[in-house]
Amino acid sequence: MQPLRLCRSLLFLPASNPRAIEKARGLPADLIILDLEDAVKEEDKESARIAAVEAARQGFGGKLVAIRVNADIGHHFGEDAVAVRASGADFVVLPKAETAKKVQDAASLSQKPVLAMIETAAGVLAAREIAAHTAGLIAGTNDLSADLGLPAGGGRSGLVHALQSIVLAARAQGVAAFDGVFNGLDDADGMAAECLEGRAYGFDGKSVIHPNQIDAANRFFGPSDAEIAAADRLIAAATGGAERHEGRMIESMHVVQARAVLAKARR
Ligand SMILES: CC(C)(COP(=O)(O)OP(=O)(O)OC[C@H]1O[C@@H](n2cnc3c(N)ncnc32)[C@H](O)[C@@H]1OP(=O)(O)O)[C@@H](O)C(=O)NCCC(=O)NCCSC(=O)C[C@H](O)C(=O)O
Ligand SMILES: [Mg+2]
Repeated sequence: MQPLRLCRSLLFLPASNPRAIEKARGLPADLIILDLEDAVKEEDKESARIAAVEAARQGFGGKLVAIRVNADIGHHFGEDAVAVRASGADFVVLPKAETAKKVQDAASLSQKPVLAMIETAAGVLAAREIAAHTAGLIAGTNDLSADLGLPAGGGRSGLVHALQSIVLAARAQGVAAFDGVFNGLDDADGMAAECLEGRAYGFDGKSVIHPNQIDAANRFFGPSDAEIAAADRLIAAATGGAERHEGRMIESMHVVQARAVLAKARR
């Protein structure tokens, strides 16, 4: 399985915040995303770019690292993407992706695999073509809610079609799919519910914005002990073709699913 598909938690932090960068080095997130876009004030854009490159050069204790560039062509995007090339980042994150061409530009300027954020209606409709040029897709649920005109605080029912389209597009191209952020900073129950929902939609992991959200993402997107034990039993029992196992029919695709559970558990 592609290593990126084993990531459960993607921690965003503003590259303009040295304290958060330092803190992230000791946090159990699977992928660190140093943000140059919406989390960074306009006057801090250039110093944040320098800080992101340096932070990625120093690394995060072996964790995967990405830098999210600004989206606007000709205004930060080019300089950000070229800076990522010289950094030690594993990926470049392209926000507000709407065309395969923009993804190719990000890849060519940064010389890094792209994680494209789908966060507009146009992005959702082009997700399949976009995914073909990426290592994975990330749902940008705040921007998407705004772009779709959804009422603030109205839950995610208006996003369901878009979220499932993102997972479908990623799977059709064989790349990773990550759910968006949960904005409630002190709402553990809400975070847990959204993790369960995202997992049920088929996402590989979830974007998080605060240290206190990482454990929930890791727990809900990592297989439970019961799932691991069930996968072990299924693989041991399967002999090929349709057969009865623990009161259910299983076939070869269930063995593939069980192996994926064990691969994620090993990670
Ligand atoms: C949201 C925050 C601004 C909240 O900040 P604050 O209230 O100051 O946090 P705390 O005091 O509770 O922080 C406690 C300690 O944890 C550290 N911290 C906080 N957040 C992070 C983080 N993301 N990574 C690493 N460390 C973090 C603090 O430094 C404190 O440490 P200590 O000093 O030791 O006590 C803040 O959490 C934050 O900035 N979060 C990230 C925001 C961000 O990156 N946003 C951009 C990506 S999300 C997005 O854009 C969505 C998408 O595009 C869409 O459209 O949906
Ligand atoms: Mg966004």
